[in-house]
Amino acid sequence: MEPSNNIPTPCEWAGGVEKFEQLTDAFYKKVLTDPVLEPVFRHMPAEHSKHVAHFMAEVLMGPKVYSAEYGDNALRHMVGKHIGKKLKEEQRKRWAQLLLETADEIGLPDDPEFRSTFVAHIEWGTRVAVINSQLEENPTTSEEQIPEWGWGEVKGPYEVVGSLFQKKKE
Ligand code: HEM
Repeated sequence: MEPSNNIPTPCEWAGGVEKFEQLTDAFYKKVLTDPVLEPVFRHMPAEHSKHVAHFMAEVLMGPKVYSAEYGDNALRHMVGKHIGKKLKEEQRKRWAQLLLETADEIGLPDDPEFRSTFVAHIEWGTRVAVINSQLEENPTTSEEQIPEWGWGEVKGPYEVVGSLFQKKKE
């Protein structure tokens, strides 16, 4: 989606699709050395990390690269990858914690507004992944689109004016 009123999308603010590719590349390398997560991801294909980056960037209102790769079935395909995996809360928690640690290491923006938006998506997405992973059949239809995650209630990004945080001028 194009930015409106000069406010960048969360994806743009983060540094674009390439920044998410950098994030997931570093993240899945760590995953393979983690005792809780390695068994879950042992057989992931080489392209997995790029696909997750493209999905995240698209959710955060970036270019529709994941949709372009999978067409009308993009969301159904993504949900389908979690069906039947029987993920546990311990694995979800480690996944989220490791991702956020990696975000700091690769220098994903750490301003309160971006991180609030990003963490909100991660909290929501990881919990949905665990719920879907208990199912045996994919409930998603081809009509359902990948969700969009905007700036939300924090209405960011903000800039510091004097000692105050104020909404960026439009
Ligand atoms: C915000 C949270 C999450 C997002 C955005 C996400 C995204 C994705 C995407 C896009 C795929 C499909 C990749 C493709 O198209 O090839 C996928 C697959 C998968 N995800 Fe997730 N995921 C999330 C959470 C989790 C969690 C918490 C776990 C486990 C702890 C998990 C485990 C898996 C597994 C095992 C696959 C299949 C990998 C394979 O192809 O072998 N996901 N995920």
